[in-house]
Parts: sequence; structure tokens; C-alpha cells
Amino acid sequence: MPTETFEFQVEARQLLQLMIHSVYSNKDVFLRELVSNASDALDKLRLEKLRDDTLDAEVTDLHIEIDVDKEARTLTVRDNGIGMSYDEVGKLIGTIANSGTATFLKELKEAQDEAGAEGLIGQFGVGFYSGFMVADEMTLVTRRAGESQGTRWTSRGEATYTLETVDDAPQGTSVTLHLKPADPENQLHDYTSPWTIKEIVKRYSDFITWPIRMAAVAGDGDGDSAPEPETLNSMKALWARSRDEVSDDEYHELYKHISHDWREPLETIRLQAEGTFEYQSLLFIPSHAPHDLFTRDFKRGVQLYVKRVFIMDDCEALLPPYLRFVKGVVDAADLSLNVSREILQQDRHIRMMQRRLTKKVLSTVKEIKTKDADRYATFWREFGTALKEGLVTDPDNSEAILAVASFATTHDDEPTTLAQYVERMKDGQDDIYYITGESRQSIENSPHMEAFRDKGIEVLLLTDAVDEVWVDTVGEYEGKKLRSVAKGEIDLDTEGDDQADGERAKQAEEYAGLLGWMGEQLGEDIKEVRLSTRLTVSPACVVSDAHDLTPALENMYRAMGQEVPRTKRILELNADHLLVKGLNQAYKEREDRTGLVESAELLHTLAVLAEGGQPKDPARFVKLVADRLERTL
Ligand SMILES: Nc1ncnc2c1ncn2[C@@H]1O[C@H](COP(=O)(O)OP(=O)(O)OP(=O)(O)O)[C@@H](O)[C@H]1O
Repeated sequence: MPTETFEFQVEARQLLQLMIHSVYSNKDVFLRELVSNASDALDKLRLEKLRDDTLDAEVTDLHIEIDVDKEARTLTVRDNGIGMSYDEVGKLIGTIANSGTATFLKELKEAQDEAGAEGLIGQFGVGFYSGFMVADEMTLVTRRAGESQGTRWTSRGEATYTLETVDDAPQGTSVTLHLKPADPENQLHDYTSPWTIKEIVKRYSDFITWPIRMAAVAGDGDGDSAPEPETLNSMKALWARSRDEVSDDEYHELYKHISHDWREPLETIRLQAEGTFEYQSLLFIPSHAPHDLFTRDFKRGVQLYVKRVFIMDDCEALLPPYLRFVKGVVDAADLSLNVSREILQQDRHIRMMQRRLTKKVLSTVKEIKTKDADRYATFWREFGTALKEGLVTDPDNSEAILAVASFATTHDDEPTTLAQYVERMKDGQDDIYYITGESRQSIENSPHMEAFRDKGIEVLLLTDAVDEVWVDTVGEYEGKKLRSVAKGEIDLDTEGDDQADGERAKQAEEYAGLLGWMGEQLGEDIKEVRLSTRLTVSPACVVSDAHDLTPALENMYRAMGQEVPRTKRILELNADHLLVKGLNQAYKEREDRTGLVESAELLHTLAVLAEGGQPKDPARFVKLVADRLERTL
């Protein structure tokens, strides 16, 4: 087959440009990326051979090899792993599969400074392409295990790459970088120096469980000694070593290898379970939420090994969905190497492991919370929303989740835990109050909050979609009911306050006619009109019945495609407001109530608008308001 030239996919081209005009100052990491790919390729081959004995592949000496050639200024990373077919090379190397890349590139363009850009690029391991930070040309020769023909891919990192078939390629993949001239000022080191390579491998890839070998090169300052290839890494599985043998840096490099995140993790969690079902695990809490954490195709789960043999990436069965941000490795002693995802989902031991790992993650978060307020704040900012899903889906752990959860509050600008809220509760206050909505600003100014603000009663400000749901599922905390300020009847007056009771009875009598009449007029939209005990400033507000769905929840169910009947709400009027007083008077005095019908309708729409809702018929609303304004001119 002749050499064919192809164009890179648009996103791939943009990413390459970024690599070439590197936004990432630490260029050494290109080697980590190539070694990481090589190691994955060896894992995949070992597994494929285990599952299919007939596969025509050589697996007796799986390893990674690094060669440098000072004269030609090339560096080659070679593995005898799974390799790629001709089609796979085009698909995997010519395009970027990650759906978030377009978003990433946009954000990167908008990032004002280098530090911002570096932080962003760290979110998206760019793997293979990082070679172009140090090379002006890359060649990849590969042969898929079991196939006879190989493929050569070359590119200068510009718009195109070429593909051709080759007859004599060895099994696996070799990537050759034609190095740019060294430029130490810009952290572009001399990557033809074996010393530099050794140092980089030791720093970033020591834990790789396959040997990484390098032939000694004459003239590298090492004299003629060591003609044998040297293994550069210790190959020890970090999760099997004791804590005091491993440095934090080593753990962090493992994290980067498995997560494709270039930043340090927030926390490393070790768990070694002995007994009938033995396993070792190293879990990591990242320091930043990935951009696609809330998308449907987010790949969750940790890596599963069985007795040091890599079995699968993204093993979902080991952690619940709400801990999908946790990365890591679980190495189980007593599972079959042929275990499938389906079997894992049903396995009793796996369920026990999931429970144990979940508890361990939650107790670690609790520890962070106790010991380090800043790190806890980062954790909660990045992953709090995901964790709260557990309050709905994992009742067994909801107490543990609530213990580490914090919420915005009217008390001050610092988030509060429920325990702190309860401690501050006023004498005679029995319930924990909250309000839900889209943003802190919109709910803080909601009419539902007026009486609470007046009486200095703290209200939790809940602005995540999941908040609408968990408050109902959880229901109460330490015997205190969780109550929405926008639901049901609210009575903030101290019990047995005779004066208040008497006044209310009087008002009820005075307004009975208006309330009944308005109820009839607005009957299509609301189920009741009543006097409010929660308003002090606004004339009216709409509230839901204690057990009704809130409008936000209704919308959420509809967005998920479920049919939900429209719930009628309750209109509350502020009997102390001049507008309401005037309306009552007009109701009592006028025989002809045509104009009053419009006023009632306007009052209802104002209440809907005040809580951030939409008028049912915006054009009609505008017309009614304009008519009234005209009359006041
Ligand atoms: N040495 C290799 N052997 C076999 N396949 C490889 C090798 N290097 C890369 N690939 C294939 O090319 C794909 C793309 O590699 P690339 O390094 O760009 O991204 P990645 O490793 O999937 O993820 P990341 O971009 O986060 O590093 C890999 O997923 C793998 O399928």
C-alpha cells in the first residue's frame, strides 16, 4: 500500500499547535506519557493472551525499551505490547476521542495567562501529542499482536500525518522523536543524555510494573562500562508496599498515570484488607473535578488488578456512582482473571469491597475536614455536589455524608454543617429551615425569606439541583425536621402568643371575603388564597403544600421525560401591605369587580416573578401593567 497522507481532525490540530508552542512548562513529562501508553499496551496484551490462549503473540519478555541516539538526535520508546492495526492508528492517533476536548480548547484560548493555561492543560492528559513539545517530528511504527503487517505513522505536528504499511515491524509499538535542539532556559533538556532519561524515568515512572530498559550508550560520560541494558525502574506495585516505604511523590506519579490528570491529587487513601477475601487498594481524591463529572458518558471507576495483573480500567462495581470522582487501583487476591463486568456487578465479595471502600473514602473526607479546613473547602467545592447524590441513593451512608457536608447559609458567608446549624438554633425553634433555588442571590431575596430575616432565623441556601431531592429523602437531622421556607404553613411566632393569635383571628375575619373570592377567580392556577405569616415586605408570594413537588422538581422530572401533572400552588397575601389592604377595601366597597379581577391576576403574577418564576402569559402581563401605568401618568 502506498504512503497515504491524512489531515488531523480539527481539535487534534488545535491541540498539536498548543503542544508545539507549548503552554506546559515542564516538558520532561512527555516521557512519562509515552511510557504510560507503553505500559498500558503491555497490560492489554497480557490480558488478551490470558483470555485467548490462541492469540499469536510473544509474551515471555514483555518490557519497555528506551533508546537514544546522540548523533541522529532521536529518542525511541519501544514496547512489545498489544500494538495497533492500520485502522486503529488512524483512529486513535489522528483524532481526539475525548468529548470534552472542544470545551477544553475553548477554555484554554480564553485563559489569560500561562499559569491558567497550564492548569487547564493538566486537566486533559494529552498523552501521545505531548511528544511534540520536545520533537519536531514523530514516527510511530506498530504491529498489532496477532497480525502480520505493521503500520508506520509520521507527522511533523502540522496539519497532516502519513500512514503506510510495513512488512517487518516487530510486535508492539515504537515511537521515535526527532528532538528539537536542547534549550535549557525553556526547560527543554537534552533528551539524548541517558542520565537525563534515567532521572526522568525514576522520577515519574518508577512504579510501572514492567521493566523499562535502556541500553548504555558509549560517550555518555559513563565510559565503556555497562554494556548490558539496564532496568531503570524498581517495578514495585505501590499498593503492595508499606506506607513508610513509599514517598508522597511516588504515590502522586501513580495517580497521574492512572488518572491522566497532570496535577497532584488532594488525598491518597490506602486500604489493605486481610482475611478470607484479601485485597489492597490505593485510592485518590483528585484536587479538581473533571469537566465532564456530570455528563452521562463520564467514565467512572477504579482500575482492577488481580494479583498484580491488570484486569480492567473504570471498574464501576467497586465504588458507588456518587464517588465517581475517586481514582485508583484495587488489587484483589481471589478473583478469577477472567472476571467480567457483569459478574462483578453480582459478586457478593465485590459488594462487600464496595461498602468498605465507600466507608473508607467517607471517613478520610471526615478526617480532612477535622484536620485541614482549606483542603476540606477545596474538596467540598469540587465534589460536594456529587457527594450529595449519595444522600439520595445510599441511605446507609447518609449520616456519614451529612457529617462532611456543608451548605451556604444566611448566618454568614462561610458554609455551615448541619451540626453547626443545630447548635445555633434559637430557643423554641424545632426545625431546620432551607430554601432551594438557582442561585444564592435569587433565593436570598425571595419573599419567602422575609419573616425569617426579620426574626433572625437562619436558613440554609441550597442551590444545586440535587438539593431539591435529598432534603425530602433525608427528611430530618438529629430529630429536627428539614423544612422548606417555601412549603406549607410557617408559623414563626412563639407558641401561645395570645396577642398574635388574637390579631390573626381578627384579620382572618376581615379578609375572609376577599380570600374566598380571589380563590375562585384564580382557581385555574392556584388551589387556595390565604393570609401569610412569612411576608413582611412583599404583598404576596406563592408557596407549595408541604408534600407537593416544588416547581423546580416538576421541571426536573419533565426534563427527564416523565409526565408530571401540574401542581397547583397556594397564594399567600400580606395583610399588612398597603396594596393588599387597598384590594380588600375595594373588594368590600365595589359592586363591579371587573378591574379587581385584573388586580388579583397581577398580584399572583408578581408573586410568581418574585420567586424567580415565569408569568403564564407574559404578553398579557405586560399589557395589564402598561394599562395601569398609563392610568397613573
Ligand atoms: N504504545 C502504544 N501501544 C498501543 N496503543 C497505543 C500506544 N500509544 C498510544 N496508543 C493508543 O492511542 C490512544 C491515544 O493515546 P494518547 O496518549 O493520545 O491518549 P490516552 O493514553 O488514551 O489518554 P491521555 O491523552 O489522557 O494520555 C491510546 O488510548 C491507545 O489506544
